[in-house]
Amino acid sequence: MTTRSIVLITGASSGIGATYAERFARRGHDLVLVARDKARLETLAARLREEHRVAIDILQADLTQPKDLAAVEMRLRDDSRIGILINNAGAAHSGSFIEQATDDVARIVALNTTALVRLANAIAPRLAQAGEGAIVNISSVVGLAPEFGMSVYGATKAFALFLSQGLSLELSPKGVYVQAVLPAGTRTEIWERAGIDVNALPDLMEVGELVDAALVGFDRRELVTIPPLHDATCWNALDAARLALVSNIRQAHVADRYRGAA
Ligand SMILES: NC(=O)C1=CN([C@@H]2O[C@H](COP(=O)(O)OP(=O)(O)OC[C@H]3O[C@@H](n4cnc5c(N)ncnc54)[C@H](OP(=O)(O)O)[C@@H]3O)[C@@H](O)[C@H]2O)C=CC1
Ligand SMILES: CC(=O)[C@H](N)C(=O)O
Repeated sequence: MTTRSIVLITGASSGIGATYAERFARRGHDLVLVARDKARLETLAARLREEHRVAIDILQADLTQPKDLAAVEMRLRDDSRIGILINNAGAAHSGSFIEQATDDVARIVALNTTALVRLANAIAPRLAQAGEGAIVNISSVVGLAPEFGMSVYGATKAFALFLSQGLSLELSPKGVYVQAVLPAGTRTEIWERAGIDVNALPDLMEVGELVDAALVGFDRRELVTIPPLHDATCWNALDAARLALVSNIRQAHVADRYRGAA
């Protein structure tokens, strides 16, 4: 199913999502493209149909709106031809936590986490039942490091990474592949949308280079793909340190350093 199944891509109207759409169309996959900007989706779809002779459906949806999100969930649940979900739609915002308005914080969390997990939850049972398929969650290196200074955005991206790791443990024995992709700064509209001057940022990766690398990881069935990480042993060391910490947790009693007078 995954070789030529339909690919549903969220946030497909620009940037990383639009590039995934182009790459999967080039591979001969039919597509379902999701975003708010219907005109942009239609323009992209027309070009990809013409260039690659694939069938493309458009779902206009604001994934922070429960009704729109439910429609995409229903499509993922009911359309057994969809075998790959690219959970890509996301947004960032500028400023420190105390400068960010509560509603803006909630909107970023709703889009980057709630929509992501609801869509994964909508498709996962069907893929597990079929014994094949893939869920790709677009995280970020910002999710590895609070030091980048984007606490809420980074937390949502840490969520995407953790969720992918957990789902991989649950779903890979059932034949479902789960991938977390962690880009670093990539030249897309996300910066401008977040009120950050892209021209002030040095050394951004071009979006085609990013997505092509993510697809190398996808084809290798890698769980965590970090295209801008040059020494892969750094990730392996981090993961090994995490597992060593977990093996040192003794649930029944506190550690000696917490024993003392109450
Ligand atoms: N560019 C970068 O440096 C990095 C990006 N990422 C992640 O990559 C993903 C894609 O971002 P990128 O391509 O860079 O940015 P873009 O801003 O170019 O793309 C974001 C996409 O998400 C869609 N989107 C935004 N808000 C909503 C919404 N409420 N409902 C539905 N769709 C929405 C946009 O479409 P529309 O406006 O039409 O709805 C657009 O298609 C994000 O998850 C981002 O966090 C991760 C690391 C680095
Ligand atoms: C806005 C950002 O910080 C960027 N998208 C990233 O995740 O690196």
